[in-house]
Amino acid sequence: MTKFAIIVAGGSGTRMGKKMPKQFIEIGGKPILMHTIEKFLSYDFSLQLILVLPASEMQAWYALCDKHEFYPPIVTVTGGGTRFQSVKNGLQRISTKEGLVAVHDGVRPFVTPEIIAKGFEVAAEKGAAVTSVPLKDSLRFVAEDGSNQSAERASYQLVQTPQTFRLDWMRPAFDAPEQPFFTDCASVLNFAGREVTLIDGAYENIKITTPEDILWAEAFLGSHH
Ligand SMILES: Nc1ccn([C@@H]2O[C@H](COP(=O)(O)OP(=O)(O)OP(=O)(O)O)[C@@H](O)[C@H]2O)c(=O)n1
Ligand SMILES: C[C@](O)(CO)[C@H](O)COP(=O)(O)O
Repeated sequence: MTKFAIIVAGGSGTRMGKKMPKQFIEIGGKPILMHTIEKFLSYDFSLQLILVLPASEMQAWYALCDKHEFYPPIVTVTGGGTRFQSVKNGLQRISTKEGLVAVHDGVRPFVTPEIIAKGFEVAAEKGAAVTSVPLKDSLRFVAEDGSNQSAERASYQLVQTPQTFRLDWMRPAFDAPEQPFFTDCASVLNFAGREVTLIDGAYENIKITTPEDILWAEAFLGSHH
C-alpha cells in the first residue's frame, strides 16, 4: 500500500510567545521542523511527504531551506485556521483512493523511525494506529463548580503523533463538519464511528509547545550527540 505522511506545521505558536512560529525555532543548529522531516525521510526516503505551513510563512520557510541547504522531496501546502483544517488541506493533496497516511505534528522532532514504522504496520492491519504513553503524574477531575476529585490514572493515556490511518477511513471522517472537541485526528475518526488502536509512543516524543520545551529539546539533543 502506498504510504503518505502529512506533517502539520500550519500553526502560529501562540503558547511559545515568540514572533517566529515555533516550528522554525532552531535547536541543535537547525529549525525544529527540519529535524522532524529528517526523521520521516530516515524511516523511508521514498515516503510521499506533504508539509502543511501557514500561508504567511511560505517564503520564510523557503529562505530557511536555502540557508540550511535543505531540499527534501516534499510537497508543500498552505494550512487552515485550525489543526483540523490544516490536516484536511494536506489530505486534499493526496489523489489516490487507497493507501496509508501518517499525520504528525511538525513540532514533535524526537519521533523515531521505529515509531513511524509501527504506526504504518498497525494501521495496515487494524485501520488506525495512534501513539500514546501512560501518565507519570496523578490525575484529578475538576468539575464545573470548581470542586475536584482524584481520577483513575490507569484508565487514561496521553496521546501523541504520529497517528496513522487507512486513507479510505480518513477521507470520509474529514468530510464531517469540524467539532470543537477535534483536538487530534483520532477524535475525528472516533466521531466518524471508527475505533483506533493505541500503540506505544515515547516520553521523549514531546510536542514543543511552551518555552521550557526548547530548553528540554536542546538538552536532549546535547545528550544524544
Ligand atoms: N491551524 C493549525 C494549528 C496547528 N497546526 C499544527 O499542529 C501541531 C500541533 O499544534 P500546536 O502545538 O497547538 O501548535 P500551534 O497551533 O502552533 O500552537 P499554539 O496552540 O500555542 O498557538 C503543530 O505542529 C502546528 O503547527 C496546524 O498545522 N495548523
Ligand atoms: C495532536 C496532538 O499533538 C496529540 O496530542 C494534540 O492534540 C495537539 O493539540 P494542540 O492543542 O493543537 O497542541
